[in-house]
Amino acid sequence: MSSTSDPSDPTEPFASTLDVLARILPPHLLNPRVGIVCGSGLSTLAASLREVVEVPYSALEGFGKSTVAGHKSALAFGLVGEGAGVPVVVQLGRFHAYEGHPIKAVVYPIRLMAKLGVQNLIIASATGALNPDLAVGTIVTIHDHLAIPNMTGWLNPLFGPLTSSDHTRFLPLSDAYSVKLRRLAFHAAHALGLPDDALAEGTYAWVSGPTYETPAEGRFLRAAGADVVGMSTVPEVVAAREEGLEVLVLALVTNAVVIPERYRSIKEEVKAELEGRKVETPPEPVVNHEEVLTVGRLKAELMKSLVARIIEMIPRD
Ligand SMILES: O=P(O)(O)O[C@@H]1C[C@H](O)[C@@H](CO)O1
Ligand code: HPA
Repeated sequence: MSSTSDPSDPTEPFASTLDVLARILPPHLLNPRVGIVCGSGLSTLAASLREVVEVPYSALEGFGKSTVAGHKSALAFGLVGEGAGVPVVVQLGRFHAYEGHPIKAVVYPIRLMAKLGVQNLIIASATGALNPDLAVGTIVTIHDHLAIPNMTGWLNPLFGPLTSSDHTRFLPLSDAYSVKLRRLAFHAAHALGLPDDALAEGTYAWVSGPTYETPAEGRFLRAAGADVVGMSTVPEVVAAREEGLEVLVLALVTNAVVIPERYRSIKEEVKAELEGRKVETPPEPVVNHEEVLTVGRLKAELMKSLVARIIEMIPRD
């Protein structure tokens, strides 16, 4: 339905969305404890759910349409684990500001999850590696972020009037990434017998996209301390923290950001050509979304097992 929802607007359709869900879902799925956001190529994270009910975004007011390949326009509700299981809600396709969604619509599903009772949020994202030690396929547990658009006064989902008396005007983010959930991620990796280098730690740089980084931008972000770069995640983290959720971000490295040590010199090449010398110019790698989706698919099973194991390890109150 609407992709222009604005939670600061008193007519914001949370009540209507919750009402639709209450009519569709069986009671034991209506109050999920864990929320999951699926990044590019990672919507198979919902494949381990039992008793799944999928609700298309078109049935939910306040939801836009995911327009990016590898994202599905639906929420999935279901259970993780044996026995009674843990009720969870999965956002099978996320919204990005670069698709034209207003930033408040990007985070609408997160706020809805909080209203449904979600306490822990696991965000899975596709990212490019800036840190040369991070191989493609590594899963990086994020411990900090650089919100480049926010630093220049743009795209902060908290701009505007406070939407609840529970919210604070100046939200601290030094503790944005839950130590409890990051610890569980490493315990889960150990329990699954993953090799040490399967799971790493690092800082996520958020850029608006949809252009991939130039070499100079990649170099800049790396020099600023970022390990991976992506076009999502941070607005969701910010809104989730405002809603009081514990947040874990699992950033899958789908490609290496191209940061050449030196630029190819066309001046030198032409000079050599004119002097009759032969020059070898190796092709320069260029990232594309297909590559991102392929790595997402290759690692989907691993991500799914890891997320399921983490959820099973979250203490129940
Ligand atoms: O949705 P995520 O953040 O996982 O997707 C990444 C960022 C862009 O949307 C896209 C670029 O390939 O993949
Ligand atoms: O290289 C990248 N840059 C930005 N976002 C991304 N998402 C996947 N790979 C990348």
